[in-house]
Amino acid sequence: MSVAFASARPRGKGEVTQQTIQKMLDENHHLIQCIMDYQSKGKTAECTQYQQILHRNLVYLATIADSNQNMQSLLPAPPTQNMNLGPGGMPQSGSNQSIHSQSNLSDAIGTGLPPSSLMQSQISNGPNHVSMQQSGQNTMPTTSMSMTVSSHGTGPGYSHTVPASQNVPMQGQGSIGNYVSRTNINMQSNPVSMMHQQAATSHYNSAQGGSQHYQGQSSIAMMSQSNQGSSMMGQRPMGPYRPSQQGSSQQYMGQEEYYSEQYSHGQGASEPMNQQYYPDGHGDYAYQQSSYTEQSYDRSFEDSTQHYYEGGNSQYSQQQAGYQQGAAQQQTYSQQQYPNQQSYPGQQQGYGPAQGASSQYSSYQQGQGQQYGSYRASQTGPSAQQQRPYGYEQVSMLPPRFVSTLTRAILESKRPWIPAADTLLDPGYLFKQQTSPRPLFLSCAQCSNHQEPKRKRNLSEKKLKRYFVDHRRVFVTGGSGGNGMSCFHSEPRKEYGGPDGGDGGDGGHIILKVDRHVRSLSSVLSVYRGFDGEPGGSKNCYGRNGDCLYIRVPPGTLVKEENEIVADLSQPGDEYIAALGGAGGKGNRFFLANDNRAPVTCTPGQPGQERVLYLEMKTMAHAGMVGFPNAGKSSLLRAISNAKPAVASYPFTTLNPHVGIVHYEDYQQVAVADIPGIIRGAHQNRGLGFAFLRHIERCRFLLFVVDLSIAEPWTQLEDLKYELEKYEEGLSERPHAIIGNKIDLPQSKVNLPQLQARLEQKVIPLSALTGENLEELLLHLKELYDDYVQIEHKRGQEPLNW
Ligand SMILES: Nc1nc2c(ncn2[C@@H]2O[C@H](COP(=O)(O)OP(=O)(O)OP(=O)(O)O)[C@@H](O)[C@H]2O)c(=O)[nH]1
Ligand SMILES: [Mg+2]
Repeated sequence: MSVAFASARPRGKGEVTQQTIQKMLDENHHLIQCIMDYQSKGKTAECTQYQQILHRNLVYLATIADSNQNMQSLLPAPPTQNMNLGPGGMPQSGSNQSIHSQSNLSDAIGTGLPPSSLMQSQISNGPNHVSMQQSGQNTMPTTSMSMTVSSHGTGPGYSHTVPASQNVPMQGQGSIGNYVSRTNINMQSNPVSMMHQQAATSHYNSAQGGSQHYQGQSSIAMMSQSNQGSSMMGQRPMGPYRPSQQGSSQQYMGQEEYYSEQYSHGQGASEPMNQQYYPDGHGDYAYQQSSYTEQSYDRSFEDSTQHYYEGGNSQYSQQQAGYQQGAAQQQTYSQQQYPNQQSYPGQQQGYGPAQGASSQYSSYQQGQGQQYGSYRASQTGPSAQQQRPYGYEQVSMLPPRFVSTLTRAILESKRPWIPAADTLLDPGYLFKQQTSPRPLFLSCAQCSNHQEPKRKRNLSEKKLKRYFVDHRRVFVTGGSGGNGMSCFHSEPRKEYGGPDGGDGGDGGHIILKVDRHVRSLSSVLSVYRGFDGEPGGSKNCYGRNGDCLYIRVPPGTLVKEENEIVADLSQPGDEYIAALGGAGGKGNRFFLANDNRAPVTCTPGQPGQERVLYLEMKTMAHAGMVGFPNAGKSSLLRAISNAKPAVASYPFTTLNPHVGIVHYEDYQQVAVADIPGIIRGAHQNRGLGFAFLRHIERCRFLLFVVDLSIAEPWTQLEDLKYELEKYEEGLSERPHAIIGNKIDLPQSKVNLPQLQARLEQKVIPLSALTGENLEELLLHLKELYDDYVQIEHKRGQEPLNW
């Protein structure tokens, strides 16, 4: 719906005719329909544009009416008495009916003359539709038009009390006063109203007139705050607001009640708000802070006490000294800036039944504040920035009661405000705390302790579990002891029951324990801290001791501290206390003595022991296979046990030791370890070195695996023994068996006699690949094991069991 509205306003004051006014009214009617249409379609931009045009027209109409004494003659013919539709025959909603009923009621109360003219109907009803359906900028003209109806209805009330001093304050209300004056102009334009015979100031010369305006304002306030629309005004009974005033008392009925609900919290001391409203040439009202206490009022439009400015050069000022409602007015602005803060203690003074016009203006200002606040809410452009509520600088200028405790604390702290972590979790936090500086997020110190390390630890565990770890540096710290408690027993009739502070619990130890199911140190972490003991409590309650923290290690774990062996955990179930927990503190009950019946002394818990240990695992197996790479060690282990080490045709396939269990019929189990291959010069760190020889260091007997397919296989045996001697002297002299593998190959059968001829010990020829002669190996292995068991029994020790 695109409608081009050509301004029907005459450019000169002398051009104002009834036709031009009628044209403007029709245009306004069309505008209202367009606004409603755009509202239903959700086109806010177009809606705002047409609202601005409508606003200009209304302002101009009001200006004409305010300045023209013969406005009545210029107005079109009044509609019929039963006209209840808005301009253009808009459907009458319930709220409009309320307004009309009030309007008609006012007419009945007043002169009984025909209802308001088309202009009044248009202004009063049409914009009301808009305002009820949308908030913000529409509210302003709506409000003003609603006041028109009320003013018109209470026309006779103006003839009673007319304090001249009220002209100034009403005029001094800036742009808000524009709308009020328009309302009055409408009253003047009403041929049945008595106000039209007066000057433009007449409608403000009556306190009742002001109060009638307040009624309109209150309706707007209701619309803006309670969203109940203008129907509330009609539904609310208008009780006598000022008993001394007649004629309009019915209009004021309920107003006090309303304000009691809306502003019954009272107003405090006046606080300068330093705000002015500037209507620009486009109907937008900019908001600007300025000195408020001393504001001037410019008269630039004839003798009217109300000044209407369409151009952007106009400025509406407020003269607070003209009326004694500075507090009320400031309250108004505060209200519109902080709509959520409605706690104004002491505000009731403006609504007492015996108060004068000033109190009415007070309430009027509040209504305007509500109205204008909602009006500004929909503004865009530069004024919208100034409308930003709770600006940091604005907040700092506000009185304390308008600033929340939290915001005040932030302002006074002068430091970047770091919100709490749980606050940051609130998704609406950043939106709510726009006044605070840019939120600084926490340094994640706590998060790193609880989340990220945990994630890293899990990754490290997974990573470490992929590899065989046979040595580990561990930093262990025992748990700290709990603090002792210092307190005294007290109960009725036994106030001095003596000290009853309990001791703190001892910290937990860190214990290394051999688990036969653990095959490596991969599950051992680098840092351990024991569980702390709980502090002592009252009533002689001792703190709970910290639990012991067990670290599972594989059999054959050697514990070293500063290159000294402190523990050799070879048997399953062996334990070693790696770090002692701290002793718990003593409660004051512990210090009870004959010479001190009320000790207050209590001791803190002791910290746990800290140690740096080196764990070294040496594979605990009965037999260890030693051979050159590709000799077939892994293949042999696979052949005689259930172990599944990797087998490949390239050297150094095996990088970590593997242990396989050979089961015999008598349920004896012989553990056989497969270690990486050893080459000549391994002691010089050639190949994989010989560090892995530690894993055969604990083996009770050895299995030398020789590849018979290679020429001069005896050289392999010599080199192996040489390297073992380099690693540990006498290691090659342990009980052992010589295995000639790959006997299935033809070359092996040639080399086997040569090897056997050079050795005194019998060589066991076999084929791990084909399984040839494996029985001989198993029998010999069993003999070696039996010898080992006998030796252990002779030593009085239990043989290693798997
Ligand atoms: N023909 C034949 N080939 C064998 C025999 N035993 C092992 N092999 C082959 O020799 C190659 C090496 O076997 P592995 O078991 O990996 O030898 P390894 O001693 O474990 O080698 P590393 O792990 O590198 O020390 C593989 O290709 C096996 O198939 C056998 O008895 N006969
Ligand atoms: Mg291997």
